[in-house]
Order: sequence, then C-alpha cells, then structure tokens
Amino acid sequence: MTEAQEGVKQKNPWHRPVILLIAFLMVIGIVALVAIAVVQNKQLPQKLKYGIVLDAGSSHTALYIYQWPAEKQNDTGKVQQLEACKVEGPGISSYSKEVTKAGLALNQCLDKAKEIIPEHQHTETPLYLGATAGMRLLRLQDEQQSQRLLNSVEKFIRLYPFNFQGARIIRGQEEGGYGWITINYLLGNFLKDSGWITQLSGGKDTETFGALDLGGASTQITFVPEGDVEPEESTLYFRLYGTSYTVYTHSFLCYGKDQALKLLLAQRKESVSGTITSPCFNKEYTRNLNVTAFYNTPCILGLPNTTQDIIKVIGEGNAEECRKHVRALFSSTDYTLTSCPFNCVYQPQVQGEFVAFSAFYFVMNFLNLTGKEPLKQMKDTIDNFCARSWNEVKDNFPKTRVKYLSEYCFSANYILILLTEGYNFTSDNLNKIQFMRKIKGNDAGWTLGYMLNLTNMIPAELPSPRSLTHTSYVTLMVIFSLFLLILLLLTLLNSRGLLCRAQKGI
Ligand SMILES: Nc1ncnc2c1ncn2[C@@H]1O[C@H](COP(=O)(O)OP(=O)(O)O)[C@@H](O)[C@H]1O
Ligand SMILES: [Ca+2]
Repeated sequence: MTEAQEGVKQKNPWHRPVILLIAFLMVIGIVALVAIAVVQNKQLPQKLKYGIVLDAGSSHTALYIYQWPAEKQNDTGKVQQLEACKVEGPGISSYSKEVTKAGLALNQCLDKAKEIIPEHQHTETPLYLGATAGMRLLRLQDEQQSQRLLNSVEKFIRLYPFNFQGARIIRGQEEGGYGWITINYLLGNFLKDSGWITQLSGGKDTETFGALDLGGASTQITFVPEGDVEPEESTLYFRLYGTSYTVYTHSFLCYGKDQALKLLLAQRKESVSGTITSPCFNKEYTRNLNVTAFYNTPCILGLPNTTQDIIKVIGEGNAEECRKHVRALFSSTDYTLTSCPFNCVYQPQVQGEFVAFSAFYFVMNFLNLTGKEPLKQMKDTIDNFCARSWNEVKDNFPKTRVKYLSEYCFSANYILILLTEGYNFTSDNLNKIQFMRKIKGNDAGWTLGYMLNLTNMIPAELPSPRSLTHTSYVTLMVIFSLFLLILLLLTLLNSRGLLCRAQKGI
C-alpha cells in the first residue's frame, strides 16, 4: 500500500461502508422501480363480460347492454353501457288486451343484443327484465292479467340464448334505490380513489348525490338525509365498498307526469258542449280525449262525470293558472289512489347535491333549463313558453314529437311544483339539482344499479388493491427516481472527493 492510499484510508475511515450503503440503497431503488413498473403494467387478460337489462317503463321499453372487464368487476366505475335500444311501440302494460304482442315487440332489440354480444358468450350473459309503475298500476287493476302479460313476455325472451333471470315488477323503493346506486357508481362517489396512497391515508368517503327520477306513472326521490330516517318502509340500508349508507327513498305512484296529467284533467269540469279548458296547454291547442281510454287508470277513482265518449281539451296557455291546478293535485283526495300524497308522506329535509334524470331531464332540456338557472328565471322561461300559441310552437319545433311538445307546458309546471312544493326544494337549494340524461356515456336510471346488485358486482367491503392508480404510480416512480438520482450524486461526489484527495496526496 502506498503512503497516499494509507493516508486516504486513515483520513476517511468511513468511506468504504458509505459506498457499500449507497450501492445497497441503489440496488433497492432499482428493484423497487422495476417492481412498480411490473405490477402496474402487468398484462391483464382482456376478457369482457356482458349483462342485459330491459327497462319495461310505463311509456316504453328500453334494452341496455352493459360491458365490463371480467377481472375488474368489483372495482367502481368499470361497468359501461355499450348499447341502449329503444323498443318500438308503447310500454308493456299497454298490451294487457293482447299479451303476446308485448313480447314480440322486443325482438328487434333482442336481435341487436345477439349481434353485439359475441356468440360464445350468449349463454353466460345474464338478462333481467324489470317493469315499473305502468305494470304496478295494471297489477292493481287486474293482478291475473298483469301476471299473464309477464308470463307471455318471459316465454318470448326464453327463445333467446341469454341467461334469462326472469321478468318481475320492481318495487318503488327498489326503483329509487337502484337509481341512486347508478348515479353514485357512475360519478365515482362510493370510492374516490382506490389506490394505495388514498387507502393508506384512511380512504376518504365522498358525499353521495341524491337521485330524482320522473317517469310517466311514478316519480322517485332518494337521498342520504342529515338526520335519522323513518319510517322503515322508506329506509334503505346499503353497505358498499366498506361504507354503510342509510338512504331515504319514496316512490309516488300516479305522480309520474303522464298519470299526473290525467289527474289534472279529471279535476276539470266539462262544459255542456263536452269541452274542458286547461291553462296547462298552449293557446289554440286542442286534443280529443277518448274518455274510457284516457281515464282508464286506477289513479283516478271512477270516470269523470261525463255524458260524452269524447271530451275536447282546449288550451289556454297560462302558466300561473296551470301551477294552481297542479298544486291542487298535491292536496286533492278526490281522485287520487294515494290520498294526500305529498303533505302526508314523511320526507326528511333535502340535503346535498342531486341528479334529476328521465323526464326531469327531457323537459328541462327542451326549455334550456339544465344550467342551474335561478327559480325566477325558470318561472319566466316556463311562463313565456306556455304563453306562446300552439301553432307558433309547432312551427318552431317541427321535429319534436307532438305528444311531448304539446305537454311541455304542463310538464314544466308540474316539475316546478313537484320540486318546490312536493319535495320542498327552495330557491336557495334548487341549484343543487343537476338535470342529466347521461353520466359518462351511461343513461342515468335504475337499470345499471339493478344489474350491479343482482350480479353482486358491488362488494360490501373494500376490495384489496391489486394495482396502483395512475396518480399513485406516477408519484411512486418520481419518488424512487429522485431517490436514485440523489444516491448517484452522492456516489459521484464521494468518488470525486476521494480522487481529489488522492491527487492532492492527502
Ligand atoms: N323526449 C322526451 N320529452 C319529454 N318526455 C319524454 C321524452 N322521452 C321520454 N319522455 C317521458 O319520460 C317518461 C318516461 O317514463 P317511463 O320510464 O316510461 O315510466 P315509469 O318510469 O313511470 O314506468 C314518460 O312520461 C315519457 O313520456
Ligand atoms: Ca322509468
């Protein structure tokens, strides 16, 4: 050993252990980097699974096809709507006199599902049919007939190769609850971040959004209230991804917008000439109602007192007056199946954000009122629309279906009163409602929640993390790269120090 080397060793007795430590840490750093990259980018088998839900609504039926990666079925937000097929014709409850036609009408959409889903997966693809308020009403009118209708539809669907799980009438609470699950699943509210970092730091639970669904024959409100929920029949308990939720829900049968319109018109006294006037239709609008067909609903107790088969409805186009008529619906006990619907039904104070979908969206979207406009602006827009003459409206919107167009004045006023006097939103919290048709490409509605629940795709407990979120991945990569860089610099500095000292002969 030279003198200089001897000197270096004596002046830096720690240099060898330091270099060894640095080398050891570098090896660990490299191993960690490689491990993270391998875990993150490991090739997942790309098998896709499918599920089909038929939404047999009161006004129409729609078929939804959902798709998800087989290995990630318990993660949140992995199920995506692949297709929505609108069945031609009215809802299945309209086929009560010709039950076989109800199933036949589904064939176009079922054929489409056969085309879209790979053939070898047809038999493993679950298919559910859930019927809502239209069928609830038919069951009230004639239970056997409603069962015959469902049996006939089932028989038809069984001709298809899918794994059919049966057709049933879902309860109002389920319709509300599954709608709530759908929107919160799609918004990612059940689990903000399932990555390691978030979970290690306690995994923050996000607030859920309330769900408002307006159909043709019923309407649902579902949300997590601030205080306790009572009574039991309005309470849903969910345990999802490790969090417990106590949810309030209520479904008002007969208070969907089509049935509500029947209730509204049934309140009007017909004149001797067989006409009724209504402020809820545009001026110059006329419609002939076939009394037996129009009032054939258990929502109205008995037919209106009329001598005519046909009643002519004449529009007056007065929104302010229309709202008075709608208000009367909410307190009337004369005609309604559910007497005293809104004032007597317990509802905790609405709180938090809401998503309003289905007819809530269609109507408000038509009037350009989906931008959280203040109550006053909503009223003004509705008032102006109702005041326009029917001929002008028709000319302005030639492509809109006349049935919808003619009822937008009524529907908008109905929505306004339902929200503010039925559900008790105020001018202060009305802007907490987002009117949405779709969330991330998926229709907002009860069907997705229904399928997620029936296929056990929402676990009660948090699934153990298998890979990192992109954010966690990038963060870890940056930390380890910096760590390696620092070690490298230290090594360089250390060796330069040694070299200098060696050169100086210290
Ligand atoms: N483009 C539209 N404009 C206005 N209303 C619409 C539009 N599309 C659908 N609707 C209405 O949305 C409602 C959907 O209700 P539906 O789901 O069939 O009934 P329910 O949920 O009560 O069984 C119906 O009142 C239907 O008329
Ligand atoms: Ca519906």
